[in-house]
Formats: sequence, structure tokens, C-alpha cells
Amino acid sequence: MSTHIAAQPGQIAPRVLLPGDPLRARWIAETFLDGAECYTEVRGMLGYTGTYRGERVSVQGTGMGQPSASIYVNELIREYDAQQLVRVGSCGALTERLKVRDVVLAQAAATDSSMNTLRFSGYHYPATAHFGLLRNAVEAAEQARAAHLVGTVFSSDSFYHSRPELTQKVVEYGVVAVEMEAAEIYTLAAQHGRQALGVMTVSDHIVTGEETTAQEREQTFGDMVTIALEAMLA
Ligand SMILES: Nc1nc(Cl)c2ncn([C@@H]3O[C@H](CO)[C@@H](O)[C@H]3O)c2n1
Repeated sequence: MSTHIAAQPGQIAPRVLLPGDPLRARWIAETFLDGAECYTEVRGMLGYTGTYRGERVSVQGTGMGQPSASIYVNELIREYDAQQLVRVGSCGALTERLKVRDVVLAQAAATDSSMNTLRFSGYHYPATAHFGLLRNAVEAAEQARAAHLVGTVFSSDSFYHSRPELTQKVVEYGVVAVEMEAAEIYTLAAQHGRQALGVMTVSDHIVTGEETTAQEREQTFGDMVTIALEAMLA
């Protein structure tokens, strides 16, 4: 086992879905994976492995924010040799090009986090998704007839922004949604030569104030999970 994941070697599949919420990891395992078995409950951050269309797939909660996601992605890559890491979760729409329940396919992630500032002191790093996974996800979204948008997201360290005007600034440069994990997941995957992508459902609309109900989140999360799984298996 690793420091934060209690799996034995081989218990985690090369393909890993990464919801922030551990209870959503359980829902994904129970709803989409055949024969899913829980391999970790350390700190309540659940992880499961099962099969999807006959292929082994794992789903591991990451928690909220880049520091937490960094712990799980580092251990999934370094200790369990994960190859594909696809974040599935919620995001807030920053543009009226999006409606709540739309799926955002994050081609890149800007961030206000210090994590890449510390890594690349002196210059800025473009945290980008794996093109092949992104291309597969677009095809899967079209196949599923799911409303979707490919765009850049803003991975913020804050949910309650002390300077909300900064979030608006990135909108002027085409950023379409805000969330809290993608930039770190993309950077770690690139560091280790792995494949990463973020597939997120709009749960809140910063411009219109619209929010999804708990029931709506579940259904539209279904489209997002299907797109992520199909993107990995394509
Ligand atoms: N900053 C921020 N803002 C908005 Cl409007 C969000 N909508 C969903 N999330 C995601 O959901 C969690 C916060 O509720 C985080 O994991 C984050 O990735 C959001 N994070």
C-alpha cells in the first residue's frame, strides 16, 4: 500500500477515473463498473476497481483542491503505475456559452495555485490535457448527443474567492469554467509521461446564478462518466 491508498500492487487498473467526492467514486463503481471491489477506505477517500466493457477500470476519490488531488495522483502514478487519469467532477460555468448540465472537456487549465509557481519558479507552465484522450472524449460526447464544450478551465485554490475579479479576468482570455483540480492532474501526468483529461459537468452557473438539483447532478454526471470511460477505452 502507499501512504494514502491501501491497495495491494496490481489492485488498481492502468485506467483511473478521478472524482473529487469519494461518495461519487462509490456511485460510479456501483453504477458503471461490473464486479467493482473497494481497495481503499483510508481517510474515507474511497477507491474501487471493476470492469467496463470487459476492461479493468479503477475509480479513486481525490478530494477537493490541487494539494489533495496531488497526493492521490502522485501515488497512483508512482506506486501503482496508473497510465490514464481522467478527472470527472463538477465545475462552475463562467460563460453563457455554457448551460448548467453541459459537459466541459478541459483542453487546458489555468490556475492561481502556487503549486506550479513553485515548480517552475520564474516562468509559467501550460497544463494541458492529453490530445488523444480529448479527441476520444469529443467523439464520445457527440455519440452520446451530450451538450459539451471544449475549452480552458481555471483550477482555483479557492471556492470562496477573496478576489473574485481575478476569476473574471481569465474569462476575458477565453476561460469557460472554474474548478479546483485539473491543472495539477495535467502537470503530474505530463511529468510522468501519462495521459490525463478532465471531463466536468456544469453544476453551477456563475453568470446566471443557476444551479443544478442533486437529482440533476446524478443524471448529467452519468453522461460525463460514460464519456470519460469511452475516451479511455477508445
Ligand atoms: N472553485 C469552484 N467554484 C465552483 Cl463554482 C465550482 N463548481 C464545482 N467546483 C468543483 O467542486 C468542488 C467544490 O464544490 C471542487 O472540487 C471543484 O473542482 C467548483 N469549484
